Amino acid sequence: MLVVLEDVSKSYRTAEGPLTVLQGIDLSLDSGQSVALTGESGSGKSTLLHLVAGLDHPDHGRIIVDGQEIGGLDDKGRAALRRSTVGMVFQQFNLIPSLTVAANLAFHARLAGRFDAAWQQALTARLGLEQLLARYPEQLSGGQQQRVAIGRTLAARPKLVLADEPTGNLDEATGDAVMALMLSLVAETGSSLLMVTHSHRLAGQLDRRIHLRSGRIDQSVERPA
Ligand SMILES: Nc1ncnc2c1ncn2[C@@H]1O[C@H](COP(=O)(O)OP(=O)(O)OP(=O)(O)O)[C@@H](O)[C@H]1O
Repeated sequence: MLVVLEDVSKSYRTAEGPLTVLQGIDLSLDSGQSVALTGESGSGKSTLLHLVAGLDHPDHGRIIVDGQEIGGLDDKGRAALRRSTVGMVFQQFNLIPSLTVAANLAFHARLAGRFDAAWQQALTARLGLEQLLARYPEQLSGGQQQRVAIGRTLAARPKLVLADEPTGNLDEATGDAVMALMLSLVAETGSSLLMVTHSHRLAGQLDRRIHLRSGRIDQSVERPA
């Protein structure tokens, strides 16, 4: 198993008192498997993704990513695990404004020590970015920026891709095209994918769909073979 969550709970301190967001979550993700995380607004989807990324700590339970228990790692260890194993794609594209498209695409792969010119070139072509390599992020449309963000993540060949509403900022036609590309590239890379989405249609394209309700897994459905 690439990712295992055992009895994970998380609450936040708020002005109105503690708010329990996740309760007793058990979840596992195989290598190469894709899982959609659905649930209404506030059901804890982004919180769960942040915990798996090691960007926040659970109050209770264990999270194991690629054989390493995140709770046993210090900040440096979690950053190293993210760099080596995890790629993230968010609704806000989070590109580096001062770098060209080409440099943005190479950024994570270089950080991870896995820059591969041939793979980057293949990704650039598949994502239709060849004519845009010398531009800066502000000179791109939203769909183009998201394609760069996806390319940047996959250039590093992460074992695990975490995606939070990756096409939520795009119109439906652009979002669908970008998502189709992302799913086929994730499959080619052999990465596992854990993706938050509000779209049942997108969720249906992944291997499994997990629905959160009131901080618990309410439904877990495998896609029919
Ligand atoms: N840092 C925080 N401090 C306090 N409360 C928080 C914090 N982060 C999130 N929450 C609360 O936790 C709950 C779950 O938030 P989360 O972002 O995980 O939900 P979500 O399912 O991703 O929602 P959405 O679909 O709207 O993005 C919400 O009620 C939110 O207000």
